[in-house]
Amino acid sequence: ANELRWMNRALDSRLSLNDMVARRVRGEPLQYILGTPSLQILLSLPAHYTSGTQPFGPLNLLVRPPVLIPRPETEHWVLRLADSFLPTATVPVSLLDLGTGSGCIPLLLCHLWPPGTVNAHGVDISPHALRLAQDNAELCGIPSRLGLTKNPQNTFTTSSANFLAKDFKDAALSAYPRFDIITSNPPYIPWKEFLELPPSVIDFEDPRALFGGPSGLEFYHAISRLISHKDILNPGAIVALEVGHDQASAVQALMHDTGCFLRTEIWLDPWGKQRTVIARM
Ligand SMILES: C[S@@+](CC[C@H](N)C(=O)[O-])C[C@H]1O[C@@H](n2cnc3c(N)ncnc32)[C@H](O)[C@@H]1O
Repeated sequence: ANELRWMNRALDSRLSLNDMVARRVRGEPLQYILGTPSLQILLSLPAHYTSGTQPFGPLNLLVRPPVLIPRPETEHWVLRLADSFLPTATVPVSLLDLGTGSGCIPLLLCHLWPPGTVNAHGVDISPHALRLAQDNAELCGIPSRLGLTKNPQNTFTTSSANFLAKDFKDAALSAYPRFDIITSNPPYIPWKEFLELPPSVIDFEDPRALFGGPSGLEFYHAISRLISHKDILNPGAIVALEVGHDQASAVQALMHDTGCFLRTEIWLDPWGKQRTVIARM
């Protein structure tokens, strides 16, 4: 009986291997294909990890369609942010990540900074993203729940990452407490660049994770409204925003015009492109 079961598995895997090659040829990202349930059974992985994975700093995060696969450009600036800002046990930080997707940004910061020094909230409009972010928090051993914690600091002895279903362009964000750090890799592709996207992106990743309106800047306008009208930053706060290859000056000007920051700077990605706008109070 065991041998029969093994042969069935081998046959299944051959069929699914053909299927997987066909999917890759159609452009599906490898990370999504490697999450195929039959392959996961073959590799004897726990059932609820029917996901591929993507390295992000020292973490290996789960990825599932249609949630955006974390990119190396994002990993690069989050590692730099982790190095340039160190919370301490006496000064823990509250962090808000807008458009959190897989949860990669808050989870990497919770992992890298000392235990108990971060209370993070990740916001996303996509239920698929929120479920994945919670699974990733569990995988990384970071306490997590859905919803906003009333007292964002000192709730846990370890850092925590909570995830919220919200439209961050919505005015209801005024219900938030104040934050020390706001991070975001928002949708920033302008509509006109639709045709330039490879099939692996446009056919498989959530369009809501990609497009930022006609100019690509819609979400940065929403973030600057949030910052200037809703009073959600603590004194000394930092805002870190990933931007498209030609958007850094426009986003820097938007942050400057909020009147909230003493200085702004632009960080380059590993390929020398202006990739992140940093604004400091
Ligand atoms: C470019 S992805 C970034 C995901 C993740 N932070 C990363 O770096 O891999 C943008 C995310 O914003 C979310 N999003 C889009 N519109 C939103 C909205 N109005 N409110 C909240 N989240 C939104 C998408 O679902 C997507 O997960």
